[in-house]
This record gives sequence, C-alpha cells and structure tokens, in this order.
Amino acid sequence: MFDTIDDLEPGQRLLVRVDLNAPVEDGRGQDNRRFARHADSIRALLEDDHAVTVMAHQGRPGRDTFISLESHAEILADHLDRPVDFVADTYGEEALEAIDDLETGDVLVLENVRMCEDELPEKDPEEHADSEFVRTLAPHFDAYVNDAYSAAHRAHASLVGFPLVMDAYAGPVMDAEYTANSAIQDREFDGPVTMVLGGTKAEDLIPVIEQVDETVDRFCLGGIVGELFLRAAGHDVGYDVDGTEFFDHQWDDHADTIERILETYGDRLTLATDLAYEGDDGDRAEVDVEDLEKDTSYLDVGSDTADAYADLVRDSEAVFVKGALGVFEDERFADGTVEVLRAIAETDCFSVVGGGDTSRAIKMYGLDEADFSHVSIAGGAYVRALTGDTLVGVEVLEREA
Ligand SMILES: Nc1ncnc2c1ncn2[C@@H]1O[C@H](COP(=O)(O)OP(=O)(O)OP(=O)(O)O)[C@@H](O)[C@H]1O
Ligand SMILES: O=C(O)[C@H](O)COP(=O)(O)O
Repeated sequence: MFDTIDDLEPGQRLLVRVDLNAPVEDGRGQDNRRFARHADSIRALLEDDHAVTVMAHQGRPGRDTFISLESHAEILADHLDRPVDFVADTYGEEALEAIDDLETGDVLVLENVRMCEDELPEKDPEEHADSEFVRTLAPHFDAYVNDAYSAAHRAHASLVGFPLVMDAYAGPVMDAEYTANSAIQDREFDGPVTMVLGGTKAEDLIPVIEQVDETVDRFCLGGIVGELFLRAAGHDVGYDVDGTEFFDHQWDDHADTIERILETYGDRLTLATDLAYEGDDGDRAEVDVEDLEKDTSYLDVGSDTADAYADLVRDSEAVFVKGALGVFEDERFADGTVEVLRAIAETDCFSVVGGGDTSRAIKMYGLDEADFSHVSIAGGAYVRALTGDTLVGVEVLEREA
C-alpha cells in the first residue's frame, strides 16, 4: 500500500498532481465532478497548513480540447471559495518564481503539463525521473502528492517520474478510488456479484468480461455493447443506421471475440429481451428482441429488461456499473439506466458506478450519490482496475512507500 496525506507533517511545500481533464466549450474548461473532488483534497491539505502547487493536464496535443488551465484555475477557486493563482508556465523561470513565492495556505495552478515536451512519451519511471522537467521542478518542493487516480494508467512524467525523486503520497481521491475500484479483486463478497455493462465502448468492456470471470456471477448487458452481443446471438440489431458509427467497425474488429465470449460465458451473460426506440409519434416505443428490425435505431433496453436487471441488482451483494444502458441524456430513453441505478440506491449492496458519462445520470435523475458505495470519476483507469490490471501511477507510489 502507499503512504497517504495523513502521513505528511503539516506545513510542507507540496507539488500536487490532480486530474482536471474536462469537457471544453468556447475554449474554456467546463466544471465537472473532478473539480469538486480535487477541491476537497486541496481543502484538506490547506487545513494542514501546506502550500499547494497544482499540476494537471487538459486534452491531448492536436485536439480542440488541448487548452490552457487558466479557466480551470478559476473553476477551482470557485469550489475552494478562495483565490487560486495561475501561471502560464510549468517549470521555466516564471513558474519557479511563482512557486518559490508561495506561502502557507496559498494555491497555485501550473500550466497544462502536456504542454511540456518531457511529459507525454510513455516511458519507464526511471527515465521520466531523469528528465529536465522532473529534475528542475522537484527541488522546489518538500513532497509530491498524486491525487490523479483517473490518469494513473498513463506512464507520463508528472505521474511516475516525481515519486522516484521525492517523498510521495497518495491524495484522498487516489486513495478512495483505488480502494473502491480494486474491491472486486480484494473483497470477498458472500452473495452474488453483478456487473452492469453498457455504453458505447465494446472494445474496453470485452476484456473486462474475460478477466473477472472468477469473481463476477452475472453480467447485465445494455447500450451499444449489449446490442453487439444481441447481434452475435442472432438478432437483427447492432448495425449502423442513419450514419451512426457505433457498430460496424466494432463488429468488424471484435465479432469473433464477442461470439466466443457468448459461447463461453453464455450462462452468466444476461441480454436484453426487449428494446426501446423512437416511435412514429416521437414517443418511446418498445419491441421484443425477436421482432427487431435492422434499420431501426434502438436507444434503450425495454421495460421487461429493466425490471429483470433491477431484480438481479436487488438480489446482489455487490454491483459494479460501467456504461449506460441507453441514451439517458434523453428522458425518453433513460428508463433502463435509471431503473438499475435506483435499484442499487435502494438496496444496501456494495456498489461502484464508473464512467464519466454514466455517473452523470445519478445527479441528472435526482438520485443521491450517498446511496452508492462509490461513484468513480475515472473512465479508462476504472475499467483497468475492474480487469485487475495494475495502474502504473499507483504501482510507483506503492513501490516508493
Ligand atoms: N443504444 C445506444 N445508442 C447510442 N448511445 C448509447 C446507447 N446506449 C448508451 N449510449 C450512450 O453511452 C454513453 C455512456 O457510455 P460511454 O461508453 O461513453 O462512457 P462512460 O461509461 O460514461 O465512460 P467513459 O468515462 O469511459 O467515457 C451515454 O452517453 C449514452 O448516451
Ligand atoms: O480523462 C481521462 O480519462 C484522464 O484524464 C486521462 O486522459 P487521457 O485519456 O487523455 O490520457
């Protein structure tokens, strides 16, 4: 296990890696659950009289979302209800001066760390630790805190380089996410364990089904992923319609694996028995899977399926959710996702809900986050944790502890 911020002496100068990677609109970062969670961590550090320098990334070079963190610093200031400084530099003179000027209780956000050449190549921690970026910045701090669980699957300098040359600690978000998301490997559950898999990314979820086969008793499938499995089971669904680009390429790449999984784990996979679509009058309509039509867009699981999945959830000791069962952003097609989430909230099973989009459904439909054991702010890192893969950023913290 790693050291946490409870192991830190008060009053230190800290370099704190968080994950504020956010949707971008009109060139500005948009508030999301990540800001609130990391603001809680920073508040806890300020209460212990630390001076906090925040390091984070936004987007990837070449994409529209690759922007400065200036707007992120403003959002963070709103959450913290105190001034947060921003410097448009990461380890040059300007940044070092701003860092050295920090006093107890101050918060400074450095520029998007992916704007540094040394950050991005996936490399060994040892190589990153020897980069100019890490060697220049590290001596200006007493310790390093990694709170960026949702980026911990990336072997980037800001995540794996610093722990080798500094005292390193896990932040509260890192600690909570790691404990909850690894529960599937570490915890012994007495009763049935159910995994609800949906959303759009079949290629991410296929390895999950294969690798947690020892621990999970049943999988409830929906969303695009569920439709691809229905196609493999011989139903007329899972084809791109009206220019969508969800199905055909995933089918071309993964049909053999999906068919094999269906054959191997068939008795544990629950597929939809009915689906919902937009009827001629614009309302939600439903159809039995035996009567599906290839050229219809199906946008949710049907009510019989939602009821059956909710019953399975109520009978579970633990439930892990990744991906939505339908297009819940449209109220007409939210029933499957919301009925399952409501069933989880009403029972006292151990529950983790993950995926950036999927977890938004909780707030959108008036459910209380406190009724879930854990709501993850991670996407890719959550999936990896479910499959039992180690996260390199966590591994380095553990090794150096
Ligand atoms: N039948 C469907 N047709 C089209 N979109 C669907 C369908 N079912 C679910 N979705 C979409 O799936 C999305 C959620 O799944 P997605 O795989 O994008 O991510 P996620 O689980 O939120 O996580 P991540 O953080 O990895 O992106 C929702 O926005 C929902 O609209
Ligand atoms: O948003 C995320 O999932 C993390 O911040 C990682 O971002 P990345 O996929 O661009 O590395």
